[in-house]
Amino acid sequence: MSDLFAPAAASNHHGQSGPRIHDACEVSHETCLIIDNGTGFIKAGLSTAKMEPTVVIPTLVGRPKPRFACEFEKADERFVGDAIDAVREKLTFEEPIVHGAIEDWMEMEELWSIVFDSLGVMPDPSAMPQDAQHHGAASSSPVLLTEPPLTPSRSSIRSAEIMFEYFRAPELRLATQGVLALLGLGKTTGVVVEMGDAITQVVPVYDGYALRHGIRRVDLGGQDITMLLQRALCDRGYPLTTRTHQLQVRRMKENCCFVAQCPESASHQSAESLQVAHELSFSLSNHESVVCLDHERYLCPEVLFHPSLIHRELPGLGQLVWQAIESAEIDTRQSLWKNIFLTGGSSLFSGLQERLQTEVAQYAPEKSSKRVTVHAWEGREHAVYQGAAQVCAPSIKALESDLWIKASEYAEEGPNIVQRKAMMRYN
Ligand SMILES: Nc1ncnc2c1ncn2[C@@H]1O[C@H](COP(=O)(O)OP(=O)(O)OP(=O)(O)O)[C@@H](O)[C@H]1O
Repeated sequence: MSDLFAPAAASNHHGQSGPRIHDACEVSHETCLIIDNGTGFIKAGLSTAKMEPTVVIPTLVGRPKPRFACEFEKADERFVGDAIDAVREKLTFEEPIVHGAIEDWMEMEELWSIVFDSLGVMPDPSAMPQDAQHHGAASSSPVLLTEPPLTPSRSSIRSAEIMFEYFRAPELRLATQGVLALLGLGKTTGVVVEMGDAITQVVPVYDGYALRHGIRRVDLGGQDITMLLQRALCDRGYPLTTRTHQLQVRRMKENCCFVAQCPESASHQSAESLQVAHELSFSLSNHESVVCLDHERYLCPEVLFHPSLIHRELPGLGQLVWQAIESAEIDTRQSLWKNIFLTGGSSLFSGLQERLQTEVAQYAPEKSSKRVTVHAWEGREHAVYQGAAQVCAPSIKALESDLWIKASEYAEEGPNIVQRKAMMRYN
């Protein structure tokens, strides 16, 4: 996934180095700010702009390593987005989201501040409290935040607290990523297989409602494949040990790895035949080495189907989908078998669609196995964002106004309202 920031870094009023305001767009009261919080990347934008996020930043905050602090203007300077690239080796990093769960709220607030600033979501002077200078950028736009399914309510409450009390959002909607992804594809019934950087979510949805008891969420995603590839290449003698190398290995994975239809027969192919067939190599940053990939190209993504390869006791992808469908009411299953949708960045591996279809068909009862259809539509990596943009459309927003929390309701009821609205999200 490309980082969409303009290369120039600017220092904003929070003292972070980051992107300049990007795609400046007039913010009207019809406009909602969408923030899709991913473990690897935050995808954000304004609902009235494109159907794709206009801001994509790694969910990372960099700070100077103590031994390099004197080289920076401020020892506590923070770096996000593309601003990281030039000084990556001199920084230490915090990852505020771990396996889909926000763990460092201060850093998360920093990243959200950057998103607000980057999208030019500016204070509405009439809504500004007297002591506004003690708060972050006040938002005159409703905010939609995405969450993975099965997010603990204490986390949703904390997000709401920050959005209302720090960013002064006039309205907030917390929405489940898997359900949004299906809406983003223009469907209301199906099984979403949302494959991200650190988690894989399988969410069965019927008539727009997530079937809560069928949801599966496992801590396995693109970063596991990147790490496995990095380790495999190190074992072959390539010194790919730093964070910069990790980034390069991630790109190698995105460009070279694929899902084999039959890993057993692929393993009988010679390394040379794989290399020759695909002839893929990447220069390292020092421009001295070339990395040639061969069997790693399909062996690393194989962990999606066999997590035991990295010593994880988790069901494989085919089994997860089967479990999710089998837990649905019997008369809804037929619609689900034929409507399995791949979404998320890690669903982009070539061969994944066909292999998943074969695996799920093997698990399905005989009479359903022929119906099993896995769809992998163009633009699926942004399906969650696209679904979020749809629910922010004024007509849908008005129709689903019950699911939005107004600032006045939050002020009156406090955190209880967050829990109450969360119950309404799954029928
Ligand atoms: N072409 C590609 N082929 C394979 N993987 C890819 C490709 N493009 C991006 N990815 C991977 O997708 C992942 C990021 O996807 P995404 O933005 O959906 O995850 P996230 O929302 O940050 O994470 P999560 O949903 O796990 O919290 C990264 O691991 C990235 O390497």
